[in-house]
Amino acid sequence: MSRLLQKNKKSSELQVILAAEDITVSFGGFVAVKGMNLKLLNRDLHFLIGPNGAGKTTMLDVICGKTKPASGSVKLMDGTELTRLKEHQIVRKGIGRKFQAPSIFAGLTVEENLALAAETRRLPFQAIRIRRHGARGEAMERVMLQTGLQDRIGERAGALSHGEKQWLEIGMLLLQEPQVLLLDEPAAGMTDEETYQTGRLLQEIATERSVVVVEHDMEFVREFAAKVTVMHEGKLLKEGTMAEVQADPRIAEVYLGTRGQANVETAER
Ligand SMILES: Nc1ncnc2c1ncn2[C@@H]1O[C@H](COP(=O)(O)OP(=O)(O)OP(=O)(O)O)[C@@H](O)[C@H]1O
Repeated sequence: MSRLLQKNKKSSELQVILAAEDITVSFGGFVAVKGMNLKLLNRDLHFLIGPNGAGKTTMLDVICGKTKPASGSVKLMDGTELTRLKEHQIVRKGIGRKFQAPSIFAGLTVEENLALAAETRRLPFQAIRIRRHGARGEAMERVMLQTGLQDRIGERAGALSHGEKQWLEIGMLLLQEPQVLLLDEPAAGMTDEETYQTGRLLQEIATERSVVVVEHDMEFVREFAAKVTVMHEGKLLKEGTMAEVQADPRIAEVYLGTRGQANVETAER
């Protein structure tokens, strides 16, 4: 590859695809987020950490339109202001959100769940073709492999393990082809093996999309984060690599008295 091509590839990898600026969120009189800025790059695995109540989930809620900020803007690079749109319009703009509890159809098979998710992005005649002929399409095949669910396609989703249910939901989101994928503690309650597989899955997804993860498990963050943003009391405290974040004495300080403290200290050893 020529040096120019390499340079171009690098700059496209670092492209900002969403910018949240000066976000303030108030619940009644309580200000949960105060002038927060967050830039998301494409092809990035970005973790949002901070003690309980720091405002992390609220920031994801603002980006996906679940919560409207009192002030501030969330812009896509095409200029679209997301704070003016409704949640379903934001989904169509390529923002996918996964909550902690998986929202899958327990009575349907893995394949049927994925087919339903795929239908929301397809033209009606393609959806009918899937139902009539069971034609899966490349995207579905790819998601089955990515999530490791290829041998479980005939299984009822309700019979899957906790980890597999989470992967299925991630797979369903992928079929909506989001530019940005927002996840809230995706590995919570998983075994060590499932946690590791989830990290690998997120890394793979982040080779094509922007992935933002709210996370408390510092071991998980340390192993998989490309970039970390630390929030504290509704504000940005620090942003950088995990090594840069860990080297900042303020981070251990804000975690005092939370389970994060022990984890940060462990990570520093
Ligand atoms: N709908 C709401 N009404 C009132 N207060 C809220 C609401 N949602 C969040 N809060 C408050 O806003 C603050 C930030 O909450 P948020 O859930 O964003 O924090 P967090 O950093 O995600 O915390 P955690 O790690 O515990 O999930 C908290 O004090 C929370 O109690």
